[in-house]
Amino acid sequence: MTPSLVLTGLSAATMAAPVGGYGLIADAAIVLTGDRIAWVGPRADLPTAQKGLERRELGGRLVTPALIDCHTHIVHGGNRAREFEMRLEGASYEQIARAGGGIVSTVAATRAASEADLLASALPRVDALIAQGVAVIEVKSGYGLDLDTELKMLRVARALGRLRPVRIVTSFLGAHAIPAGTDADSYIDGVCLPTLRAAHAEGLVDAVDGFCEGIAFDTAQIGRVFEAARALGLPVKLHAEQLSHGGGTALAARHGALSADHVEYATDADARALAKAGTVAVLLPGAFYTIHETQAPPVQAFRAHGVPMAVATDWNPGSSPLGSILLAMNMACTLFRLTPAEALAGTTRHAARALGLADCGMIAPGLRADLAIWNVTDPAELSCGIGINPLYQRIFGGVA
Ligand SMILES: O=C(O)CC[C@@H]1NC(=O)NC1=O
Ligand SMILES: [Fe+3]
Repeated sequence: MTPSLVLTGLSAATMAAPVGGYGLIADAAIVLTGDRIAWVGPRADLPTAQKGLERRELGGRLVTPALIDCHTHIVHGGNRAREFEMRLEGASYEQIARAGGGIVSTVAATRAASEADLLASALPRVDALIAQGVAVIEVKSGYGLDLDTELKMLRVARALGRLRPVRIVTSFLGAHAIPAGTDADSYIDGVCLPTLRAAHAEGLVDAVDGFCEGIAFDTAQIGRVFEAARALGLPVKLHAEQLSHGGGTALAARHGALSADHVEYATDADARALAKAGTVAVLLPGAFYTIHETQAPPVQAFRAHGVPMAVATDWNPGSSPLGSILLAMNMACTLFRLTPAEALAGTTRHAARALGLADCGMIAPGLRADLAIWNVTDPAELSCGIGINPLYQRIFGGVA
């Protein structure tokens, strides 16, 4: 008989609410059976059959779904602290990129690192997110830009999920930057697509991503990557409209992408297209903040057209060295004017949707027993704090 556990003395932000709400149940109880949620509701309504099971009294604490960081680059070599200084000396993100800095400088460090080095440097990043109540982390490739290193990155990503109590979802991001010595079209056709096929054959790819931007790839080139993903039966997502409007968001919608990410320069028409396609807008306030961007994503248009908004760290060594999902929530509220309820939906229900996961992101019967128990009573405290981590305990797959 699978062991069961009854949690009582809590308020539950189930996130199984209509748009904009917490789905809050005051004085609630939650029944876990194995790695699944069996029941959630007011403690007074707890089914009598559950009353004899092991109970855990939580002293009135808030319980949410465990958090999901749906956009990270946490596998990488080296650091970009020098660029941080350059930016403070006035160089723009694009100027740094065109001067050989940016993504391609991390590519050199990642190519030089061994698989063991990359694993050793990524594990503390996973541990930091787990300590904030995270149960699912999306990890992208994209700092190899050659077959061996892209495969190395994705193997490390898979190893993270074997070595820690966390679910890792991988995205192939071979179309992240144009390596030195080639052009975009030759790279896409000669390296990126063959590498995608090799990575997929090895079971390393859960989704396919790209960087559609003036300093990276255009819609035609990304379109070829998306067609190859479709041929392999893989979902797609896209870094789109981060620094300018280039048509990436509309392209993502046309391909039924899981998500369009950054989207600072998306338009009302793009928001309509995302809504029609059911594509999630992933907001990445850490990059907006780090590169001193001034154009915020069209949050009001996303609301008006019913586009689900997710929030993630974009944890990477350059544009968003942000290791806190909770601070990302705070930034999404403070910089993009999301409500705290939208920010929490952005790291639970909508983040799950951005990864194509249907078994998590809410507290509801049948979903995974991945929960976060907080030393707070009001869900808004999770977004209000700046650099504060009020996690009391994380339950992963029914195990504390
Ligand atoms: O700066 C980096 O290393 C990655 C930045 C990250 N990748 C991308 O396409 N946009 C970003 O912000
Ligand atoms: Fe990114």
